[in-house]
Amino acid sequence: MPLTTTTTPPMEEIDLDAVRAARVLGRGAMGTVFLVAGASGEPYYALKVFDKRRSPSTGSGGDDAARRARWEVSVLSRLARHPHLPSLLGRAETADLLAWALPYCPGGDLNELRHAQPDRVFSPAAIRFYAAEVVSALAELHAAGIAYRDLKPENVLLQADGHVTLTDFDLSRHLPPTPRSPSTTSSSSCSATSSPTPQLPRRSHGRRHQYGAHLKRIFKRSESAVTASTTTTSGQEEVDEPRNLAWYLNRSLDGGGDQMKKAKSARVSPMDRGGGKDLSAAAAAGGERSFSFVGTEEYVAPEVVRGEGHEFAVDWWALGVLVYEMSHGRTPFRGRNRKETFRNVLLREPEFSAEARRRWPELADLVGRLLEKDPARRLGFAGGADEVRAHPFFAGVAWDLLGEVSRPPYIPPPADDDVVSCEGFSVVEYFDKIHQPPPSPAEQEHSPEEELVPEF
Ligand SMILES: Nc1ncnc2c1ncn2[C@@H]1O[C@H](COP(=O)(O)OP(=O)(O)OP(=O)(O)O)[C@@H](O)[C@H]1O
Repeated sequence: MPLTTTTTPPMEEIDLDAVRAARVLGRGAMGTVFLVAGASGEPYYALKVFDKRRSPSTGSGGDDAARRARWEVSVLSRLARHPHLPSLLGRAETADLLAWALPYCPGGDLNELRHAQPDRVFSPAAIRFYAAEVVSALAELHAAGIAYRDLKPENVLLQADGHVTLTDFDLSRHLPPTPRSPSTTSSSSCSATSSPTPQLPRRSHGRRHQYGAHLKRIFKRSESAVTASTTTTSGQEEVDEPRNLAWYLNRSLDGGGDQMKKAKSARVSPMDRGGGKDLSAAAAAGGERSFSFVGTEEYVAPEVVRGEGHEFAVDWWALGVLVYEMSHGRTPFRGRNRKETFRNVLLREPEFSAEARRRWPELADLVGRLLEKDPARRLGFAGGADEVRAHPFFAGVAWDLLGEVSRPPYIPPPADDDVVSCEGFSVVEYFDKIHQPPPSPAEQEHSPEEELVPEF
């Protein structure tokens, strides 16, 4: 089912002054995500907040980040209810903040879950389950003309019932349908996520919640996505721009590497914007493709590295990397540095041990067909999601019933009691404190900010 406004659940206008967060769930290049209790105490929801006052030096800030934040809200507001895509529960905007509420996913992400496995790999059955749910989500997005472009395990979150949902749509792109339009036979007949819809504090009510400060257990995500500025062939407002590999590698020699060293992992690389106007003619000539350099280093498709036009097939490439990483405990093209990673993406074939080929022939075949360097020959290019679903690795998957599987491989434990009982802190004050001038040395000893801003 395509994304339509008719099936979108009613979206609430949130009273941001009334919101009290229990804790920070995570931070990304674009925003800080808070855990917030619904107006009636339960259930929780996740509130992603973009700080308009951030300076360009604090991340991929500035106008482009603001545009990406708005784009994410706009994509989310058009998503139909789907078991593996988030529903936009509400939004709020003040002079300083843009915030939007999403269902809370208490199980962390697939990257954390993989690291908790013996040998840091999933069983083939678990891989099939998670990959099938991701295929189902991508099918829905592609059917609506949305290329996701940021598939990686960190963006696959686990809902309370163990089913997955994609997050982080700021790098997604609307692409016009192609003659071989992606499948519309998505799994939208599955029941919607089992999480009840939380009641949000509405703007007019202004009721404050009684939650005390509980500011531990923070994930530091020092990663941000590779992105540059504007060019599109689809006519939508854009935030990124074509790059070629030579340009990109030069940048990394000039200091992009410093930022990389600070990052927790080399899988994502921050990149600032500007330039690239020389490629807009190519973009204009490209018809239905996007020419942006966008994605996550170890997950970017060869056509993106080459600066060629790309489209939905980049998501099928990323699915191949994801399945490989879930089964091998590492991504297939990672090099010692960005340059080597990109060279591997362009030239190297994924390696499978003899044992892996013997034990999981269908998995190896699926990965090989998804990691086809030529996008036109890649699984999913010609036949869309249906072609991917039909691969023997997914034999036996009941696609229309996926969201109803009652025993996913992992069910997150119930919410902590300490979170449930805490009074919380004001999200608005949290950001106000960040922008206060630094305290004098005397004040610093007892800074109220220390009470409010959690440690990393
Ligand atoms: N619905 C959710 N439930 C629970 N945790 C969440 C939810 N959404 C986001 N998070 C947490 O917050 C972190 C940051 O969220 P997200 O990736 O959406 O932010 P971002 O700024 O767009 O990141 P990126 O740097 O990848 O662009 C996630 O890694 C995850 O840990």
